[in-house]
Amino acid sequence: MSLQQQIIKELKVKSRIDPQEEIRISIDFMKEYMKAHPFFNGFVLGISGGQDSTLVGKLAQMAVDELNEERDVKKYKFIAVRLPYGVQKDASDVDDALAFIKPSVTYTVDIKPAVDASVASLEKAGVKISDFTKGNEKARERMKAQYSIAAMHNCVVLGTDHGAEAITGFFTKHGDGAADLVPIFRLNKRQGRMLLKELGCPEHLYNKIPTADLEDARPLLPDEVALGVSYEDIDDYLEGKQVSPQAKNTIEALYRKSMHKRHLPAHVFDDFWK
Ligand SMILES: NC(=O)c1ccc[n+]([C@@H]2O[C@H](COP(=O)([O-])OP(=O)(O)OC[C@H]3O[C@@H](n4cnc5c(N)ncnc54)[C@H](O)[C@@H]3O)[C@@H](O)[C@H]2O)c1
Ligand SMILES: Nc1ncnc2c1ncn2[C@@H]1O[C@H](COP(=O)(O)O)[C@@H](O)[C@H]1O
Ligand SMILES: O=P(O)(O)OP(=O)(O)O
Ligand SMILES: [Mg+2]
Repeated sequence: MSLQQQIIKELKVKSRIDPQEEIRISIDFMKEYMKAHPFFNGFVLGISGGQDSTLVGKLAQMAVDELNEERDVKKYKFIAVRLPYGVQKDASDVDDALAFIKPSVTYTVDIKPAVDASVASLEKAGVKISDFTKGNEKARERMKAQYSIAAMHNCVVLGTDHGAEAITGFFTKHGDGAADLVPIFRLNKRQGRMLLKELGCPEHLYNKIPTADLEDARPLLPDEVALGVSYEDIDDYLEGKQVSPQAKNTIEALYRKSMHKRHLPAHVFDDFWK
């Protein structure tokens, strides 16, 4: 089996999807999880104004609406969280995403004071961190806030990891990579777009240039610039198509380098890293 075939099998990406079917799979997964854990009241997710959190947020809201209606209760909620670092350049996209999702509850937590305090404490200890590493601190601070909100509402934290991020390891370890449920794991980037289109999402949100927006010096830096490969190539690769030798090398190098992010911490019985 080629490495491409092994990766597709591991990440469970289909070469073709029926968007309606995939919408139902994700919603039913979240509903079943709630039914199996009656202690929980719903879901928490940071809404960035990007494609992935718009999709997962919409699916989560649909799941809690269906649960409340089917059980004739008002127990279940989806909590959307705005998590700007000070002022967010694309804040109007967050407004639009929230208008589309219509979350049960919305919070805004400015992560700037906490991130800046952490950077200052490290500096006081003699550790000066780079803008890139500070970016990863932002992602971890966002996840910390989401877990605190989830704990106070008896909710679980959703993640937006999907095939195109999982294969490249394009997420911060224990930051946006840390979550309880990942409802769109198995889809690639273009399949996520197809679901949003099917759900009637405003076009400018599902066609938005993907960005982690983590660096102070390079706001809204496109993921594709940071990665050195396009999502079109990553998606084609994940659908089993042939891509250029250069794209293939970049994707497979990113996959190998990020192996540790797709596993629990290594112990003496593990050999995935060898
Ligand atoms: N502007 C941006 O777009 C921007 C800015 C910052 C980060 N990012 C992205 O966020 C992601 C996170 O960055 P990152 O991966 O450098 O940081 P990370 O913190 O997610 O992962 C790096 C850490 O993982 C651990 N690690 C690394 N290799 C390991 C191995 N082989 N075995 C066990 N542990 C290992 C180490 O603790 C290391 O510090 C990346 O995809 C990055 O490109 C994007
Ligand atoms: N500014 C943000 N506000 C709320 N939530 C955010 C923000 N930036 C990122 N997030 C969350 O993190 C994931 C991953 O983002 P990437 O763009 O893929 O790095 C995103 O889906 C939000 O849930
Ligand atoms: O995770 P999001 O919502 O920020 O989407 P994208 O990765 O496209 O920026
Ligand atoms: Mg983003």
